[in-house]
Amino acid sequence: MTQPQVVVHDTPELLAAAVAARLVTALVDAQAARGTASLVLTGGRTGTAVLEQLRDAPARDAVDWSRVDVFWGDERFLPAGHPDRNETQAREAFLDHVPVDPARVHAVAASDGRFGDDPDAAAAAYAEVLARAAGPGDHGPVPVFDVCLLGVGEEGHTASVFPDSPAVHETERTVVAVRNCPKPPPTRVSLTLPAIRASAEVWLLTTGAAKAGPVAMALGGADEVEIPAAGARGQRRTLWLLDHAAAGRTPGAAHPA
Ligand SMILES: O=C1O[C@H](COP(=O)(O)O)[C@@H](O)[C@H](O)[C@H]1O
Repeated sequence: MTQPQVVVHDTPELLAAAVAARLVTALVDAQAARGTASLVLTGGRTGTAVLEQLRDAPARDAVDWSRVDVFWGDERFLPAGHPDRNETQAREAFLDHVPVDPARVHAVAASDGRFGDDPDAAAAAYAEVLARAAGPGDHGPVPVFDVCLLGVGEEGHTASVFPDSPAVHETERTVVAVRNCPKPPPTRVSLTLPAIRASAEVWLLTTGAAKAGPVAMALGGADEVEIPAAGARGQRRTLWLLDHAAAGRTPGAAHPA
């Protein structure tokens, strides 16, 4: 597991543009090496801002989007097309604007979908999607995602793994249903920390002073039960991509003058 590296940008806008550029390079490199690439998307304001920047970046067409497998780190368990679903937001911000292969866009089932209003069944089905996507070289029940994008909540959650919740104690399953979330909506489906840690690269994106506390705690060595974002690590790289405000309570976090 890798130690976190921190990159700080002056503003949320710069951060989103820089992450979009970084993403293009990472996906182009993966496709050059293997022919395909895999990307885990995050919900939340910063993740969506990155997708909007990516949509508007001319370099986005350097990626062959028809050969990118798209997954989600978490989903709000709501009806299909609900504006608060992470899938809806990602489609509007980005996926509807590039030639992705629909068969490679792996969304979590909606609460009015195939499994009805049963988040456990939706979670189990998503775990099967991940298992089917994993190749022999992945050595486990989830693909080695090239890049896993994650947000960070004000109380330190990442994906929908909340502090001291059943999800943060999960060691076996790769995807779980999450209930009674402190942040609405209360019911979600989330990758677990072991699934996230199968990623080659984990990029935690967050902005704003309200995130400065959990960022400082995670980077200061907090336990993942208290601050789940602290437990999100990549096999090859763990990057914390912050704006100046979110880095404000982390000793030694450099930022451009
Ligand atoms: O609810 C969620 O929130 C987090 C963080 O969102 P932000 O708006 O504070 O950046 C996000 O990581 C997660 O995917 C999402 O479901």
